[in-house]
Amino acid sequence: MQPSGAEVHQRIARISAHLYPSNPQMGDGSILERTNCRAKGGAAGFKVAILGAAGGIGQPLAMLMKMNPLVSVLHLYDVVNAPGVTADISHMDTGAVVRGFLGQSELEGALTGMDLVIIPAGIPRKPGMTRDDLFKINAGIVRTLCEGIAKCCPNAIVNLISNPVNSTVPIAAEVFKKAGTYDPKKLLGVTSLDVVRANTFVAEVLGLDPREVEVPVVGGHAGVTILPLLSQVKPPCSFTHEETEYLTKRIQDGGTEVVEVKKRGWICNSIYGICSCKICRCLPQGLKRRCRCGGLCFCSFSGHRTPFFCL
Ligand SMILES: NC(=O)c1ccc[n+]([C@@H]2O[C@H](COP(=O)([O-])OP(=O)(O)OC[C@H]3O[C@@H](n4cnc5c(N)ncnc54)[C@H](O)[C@@H]3O)[C@@H](O)[C@H]2O)c1
Ligand SMILES: O=C(O)C[C@H](O)C(=O)O
Repeated sequence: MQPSGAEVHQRIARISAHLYPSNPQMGDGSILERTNCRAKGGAAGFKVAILGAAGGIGQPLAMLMKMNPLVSVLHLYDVVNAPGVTADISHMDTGAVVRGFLGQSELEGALTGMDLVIIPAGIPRKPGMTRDDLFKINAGIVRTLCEGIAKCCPNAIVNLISNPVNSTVPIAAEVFKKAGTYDPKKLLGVTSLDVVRANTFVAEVLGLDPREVEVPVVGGHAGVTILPLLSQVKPPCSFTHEETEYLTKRIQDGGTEVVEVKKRGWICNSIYGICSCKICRCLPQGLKRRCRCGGLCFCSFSGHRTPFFCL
């Protein structure tokens, strides 16, 4: 039986409210009406929030979470571009219901009821920087986000990706201790990349498929704190002194290798170009493009939000 016009409108409102709970009118009612689609939701599964979902890590992570059959609800939060990323990811034909949240005023909505919060929010390294150089800006970002978690979903598992992970995890721990919600079993720094790299580089040396190799890596996520246990590799094997030196250094410096090759510039966070900060006056290196954002960027180096020049 065909749904009545009123039923269709109710469905459209429900879908828009799912996608954009703080701003339901963002949903494209006309398209939904024409295609007569039905809202999903309510399935059992994990409720997951990604904070920093519009970034270089956040976007592919959002896609992976949307593909995960264990996830029933996926909240995508960022201070920029969250609606666009949400619309894009929500078109994937998998079960999780996707909702977008933009800016600090929508943080509580993004966090309430979540089982797992994954945090890749913050600035990434530029060539020549160490992860510690990110501390000043990312520590503040992580602290604010964790205060939100302590308030809105104190029992959630928290995965911290934002660097320097060796420091952002202790910051999160202190925030949770202060709020009385700290559970060491539920706060994790994400260092799987070190394991992935170790498996790949060791497999290259051994001439094996990386999927057959398991290298335990312990410690932290920066330089010498990344400790690959090359004596414990599976399948059992041995390395020459030179191989051990090469592998240890390559695994420990894997992130720097990528940062140097990617050569990320001083990115205008409103997508199109590169801006300079009106407060600190820092200028982008290797400026090539004009920013078309109309002057509403924030400086991804200093973290200053307003006002900014777009060159
Ligand atoms: N642990 C790891 O293995 C690992 C791997 C890669 C990157 N990282 C770290 O992850 C972080 C993100 O890297 P990226 O390449 O995605 O950077 P990016 O600049 O592409 O994305 C970061 C995102 O965070 C958002 N953001 C900034 N402030 C925010 C706030 N207060 N609340 C919510 N979102 C905010 C930005 O708008 C942006 O969309 C960096 O610190 C990077 O060093 C860690
Ligand atoms: O190295 C970085 O700055 C990003 C990340 O921690 C990585 O290891 O790739």
